[in-house]
Amino acid sequence: MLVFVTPHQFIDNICKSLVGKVRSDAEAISLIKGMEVKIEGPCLISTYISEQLGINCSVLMGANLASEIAEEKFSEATVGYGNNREIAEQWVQLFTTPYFMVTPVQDVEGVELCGTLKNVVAIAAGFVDGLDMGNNTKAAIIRFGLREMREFCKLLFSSVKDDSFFESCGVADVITTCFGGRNRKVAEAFAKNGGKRSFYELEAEMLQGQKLQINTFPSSFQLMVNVFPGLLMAIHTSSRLFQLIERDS
Ligand SMILES: NC(=O)c1ccc[n+]([C@@H]2O[C@H](COP(=O)([O-])OP(=O)(O)OC[C@H]3O[C@@H](n4cnc5c(N)ncnc54)[C@H](O)[C@@H]3O)[C@@H](O)[C@H]2O)c1
Ligand SMILES: O=P(O)(O)OC[C@H](O)CO
Repeated sequence: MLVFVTPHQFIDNICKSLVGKVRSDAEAISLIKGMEVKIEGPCLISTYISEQLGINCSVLMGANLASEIAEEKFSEATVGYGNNREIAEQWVQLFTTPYFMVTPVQDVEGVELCGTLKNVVAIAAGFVDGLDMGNNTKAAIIRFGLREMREFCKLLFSSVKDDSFFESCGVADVITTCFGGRNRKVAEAFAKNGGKRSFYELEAEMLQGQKLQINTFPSSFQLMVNVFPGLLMAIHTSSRLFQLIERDS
């Protein structure tokens, strides 16, 4: 059983170093909340692992700030699996503890995309905090964000289930990320600095070696604007903000 949990930026090299060294009946699980963005379109990390290593890959996502889990504060998570319920049960057994409750859901794409797309919503929540726009606006961002996450998921995979958005991987992760996550924190600082300090600079200064879980390259930003128009439009200072971000990236 192989567990992948690194920032998504490293998955390419990690997979390349494993090619030819993994048994064909090995089972993988990805805890990585990110996505490979290629010219031909977005590629799920679980798909990438499966394709590179020729093995099945499930996912584990949820409202899981690592620092809180380390302190054994209660949280829950969602295992997204494909066809094999037995494998899902094995992952549930492996990860479950008295303070970590794991629920299996037969929807790899929906569960993984929730973990990925909530990072975009967290950036918007950080802008709201940095611009002192208040809790009502932040709640609106969370609601818009969740709704647009669902639309985008279904656009990519019609198989994605509505129920997945009510699991820990969905609404719960959006909430915890928009209040306690790194992406929110750096986006808040970006807005507070009026866009004068880049995401890269703030990431290096504020995250102690962690990586932002969103790609701020122009192509990815454009993808974000294209797929989340309503979410970004909901920030009323958007035009100024967009200019700052585009200039920054
Ligand atoms: N930190 C959290 O609260 C949390 C919670 C849930 C899910 N996740 C997800 O888990 C993933 C990893 O989390 P993180 O960003 O907090 O991890 P992290 O920054 O703690 O790093 C995780 C691992 O990546 C390794 N690493 C660092 N540089 C590397 C390199 N150049 N090549 C290969 N490996 C390298 C580190 O040695 C470490 O073992 C992310 O996708 C994140 O979204 C994180
Ligand atoms: O620090 P973030 O924003 O990547 O959030 C960490 C976890 O994904 C929260 O579930």
